[in-house]
Amino acid sequence: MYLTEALKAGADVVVGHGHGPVCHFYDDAVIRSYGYKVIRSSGSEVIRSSGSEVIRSSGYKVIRSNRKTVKPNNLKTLKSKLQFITHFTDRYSYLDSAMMALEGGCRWIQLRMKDADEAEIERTARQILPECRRRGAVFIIDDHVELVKRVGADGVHLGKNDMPVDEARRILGDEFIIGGTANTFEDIQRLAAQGADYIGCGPFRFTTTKKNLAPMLGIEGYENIVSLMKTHGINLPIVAIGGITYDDIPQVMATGVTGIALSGSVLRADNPVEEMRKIAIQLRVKN
Ligand SMILES: Cc1ncc(COP(=O)(O)OP(=O)(O)O)c(N)n1
Ligand SMILES: Cc1nc(C(=O)O)sc1CCOP(=O)(O)O
Ligand SMILES: [Mg+2]
Repeated sequence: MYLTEALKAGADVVVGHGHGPVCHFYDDAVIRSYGYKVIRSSGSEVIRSSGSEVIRSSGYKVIRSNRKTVKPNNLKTLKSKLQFITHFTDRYSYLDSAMMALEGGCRWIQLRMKDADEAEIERTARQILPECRRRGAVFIIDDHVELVKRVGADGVHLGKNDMPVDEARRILGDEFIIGGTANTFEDIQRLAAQGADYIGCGPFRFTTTKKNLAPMLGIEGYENIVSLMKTHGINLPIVAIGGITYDDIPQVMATGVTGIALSGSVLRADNPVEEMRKIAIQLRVKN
């Protein structure tokens, strides 16, 4: 945060040539995540956007871009391939489930507590949030937009019966992740137009974790959706969800989706931490 503030404050100061001071500490991707674009003056990578304004000149040029501001954590999320969704079972509490997922190397946790009241969700969120922060994991909450803001989580996941994504965006602004649920390509078009940051697309197969499931997509469903997205130039991260197990991952990922979200297959394993570790390794999740 400090360096980003320094970058903004010093935007008009010409620092001459040589190494960009900020880039000693942050990589370009992080600087971009704050709404700037980086042009290396001597390197091969040149990134420009129309309407961009050059605001700093050095070994690097950092230019203000037109894109929305995204927190570094969020940027990481949007590249992330693995989301764990909390679930209460006979053996584990919601908190336990999140802790085991973190222990197993997952770095994107969604707190989903369908039958709990908001006070209970808030209490649990406030327990999980510092554990996520400590491990550099992203923390989002299912359904509860205002709660996300109140506890300072990283974002929210919204389905068809929840607050519309564009309304949530007005409340949360650009700094929070907003994910939306899709079952069809038309859902994805709508969510893209409303400004979703990523799509949870499912169900892959039947699952008891969610009631009132939409029709199952299977491998073919994802192939069709990914293909239509390419044809229509929609470039949003797609997280496959619904009954996904370790063994499914290679073929699900081969459809071109960005990542997977899961819950039950980890919690049903004899050793959920080891199951998550196996999955994180398979997806090459970085810690
Ligand atoms: C990653 C992800 N994808 C889909 C969902 C489902 O959201 P929704 O349709 O709102 O259903 P509930 O989870 O609220 O029962 C999700 N939570 N996460
Ligand atoms: C929360 C959720 N949403 C789904 C959808 O299809 O929108 S499927 C699902 C459950 C995901 O958990 P599991 O890995 O145990 O099936
Ligand atoms: Mg919901």
